[in-house]
Amino acid sequence: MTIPIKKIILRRLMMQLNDPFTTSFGTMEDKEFFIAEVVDSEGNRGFGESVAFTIPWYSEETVKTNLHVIEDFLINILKENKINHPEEVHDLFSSIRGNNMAKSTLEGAIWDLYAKRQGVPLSQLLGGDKTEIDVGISIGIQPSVNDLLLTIGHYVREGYKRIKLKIKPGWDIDVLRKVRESFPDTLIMADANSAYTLDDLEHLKKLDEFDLMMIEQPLEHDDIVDHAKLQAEIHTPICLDESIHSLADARKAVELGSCKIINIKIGRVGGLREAKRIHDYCLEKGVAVWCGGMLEAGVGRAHNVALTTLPQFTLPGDTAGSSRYWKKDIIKPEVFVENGVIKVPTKSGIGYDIDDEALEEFTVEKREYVF
Ligand SMILES: O=C(O)CCC(=O)c1ccccc1C(=O)O
Ligand SMILES: [Mg+2]
Repeated sequence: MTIPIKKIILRRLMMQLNDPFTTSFGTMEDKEFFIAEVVDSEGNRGFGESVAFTIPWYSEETVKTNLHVIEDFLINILKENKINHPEEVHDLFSSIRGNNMAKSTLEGAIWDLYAKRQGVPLSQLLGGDKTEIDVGISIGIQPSVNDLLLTIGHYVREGYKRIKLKIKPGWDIDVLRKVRESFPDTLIMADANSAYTLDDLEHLKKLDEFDLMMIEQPLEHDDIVDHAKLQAEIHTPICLDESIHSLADARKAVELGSCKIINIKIGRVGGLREAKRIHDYCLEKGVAVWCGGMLEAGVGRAHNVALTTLPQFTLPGDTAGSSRYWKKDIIKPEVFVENGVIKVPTKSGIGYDIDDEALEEFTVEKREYVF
């Protein structure tokens, strides 16, 4: 049966992060992003969140390019086509190149809407069966090593299952050495967000000293070839993030030996259908995956929780609790982490209710598209 879409509401939100988040690129203090709401003829509401940032440092997309692509192309495609199942949306959008985060925003809302219409949790609709998921936390670059050690200690005591540290040239080997001395048994990994090149090979070999679970995206954001050369020279497993936009990218990286682990982000790969296809491929090939994060608010976080219930998500992801990012989230209840574990919600769709008051409070712009 066709999903009877009546209206799409696109809200631009602005939310302040509790703590600034610093990567090899720079510092984020607040977050501007879109929430899409797809409403059907019976008044069911499906929600999707865009993970694009204001500045194109992580990928080419931005909040502004999202609006252009959603409003000028993707909404028209939805208006002109009948959709029976959310799995069809990815192919419908394939006439538009790239812009995966924009596509994922609408696709995610349609998945949520469809799951609600069926009365099933999104996790179940995707084929996941975990009732709890293990999560880690990603810690930004800190003002000093002492601050970092205190921050790690705090989250280790809260029970997060693994600690991810952001690194960059000048904040790497010496920092990791001190972290290892203080936390000899903690599961630790590092994320460079493309801060190095193969010219740093001898330097990167020193990472092997620290028994890291993995090094995430050490080289260029669009590279898979140099990563294969690097992986051949280091023992620490490489995990690719920025470089993987599709199942085809994942296959090429695995075949080339560019990585041993893949970070799957729903927005980066253009939605849940492609995320699931990458997952299924990695399951078949025995490549471990985990769910990455983009400092999401509650809607995006809920989608991440649902995806992580699939079986090959064997490593703790970056889906920390809402309170790590926000004073108040836009969902009720917020995503709650206890001893590094999130209980997967059992209600239909994304499984969390929208806090309409909070959604309204953080909305700075609202547009409606009537079908
Ligand atoms: O806590 C999170 O949501 C993940 C934090 C994180 O590492 C990150 C945050 C923003 C952009 C890119 C990344 C990344 O995984 O590279
Ligand atoms: Mg990363």
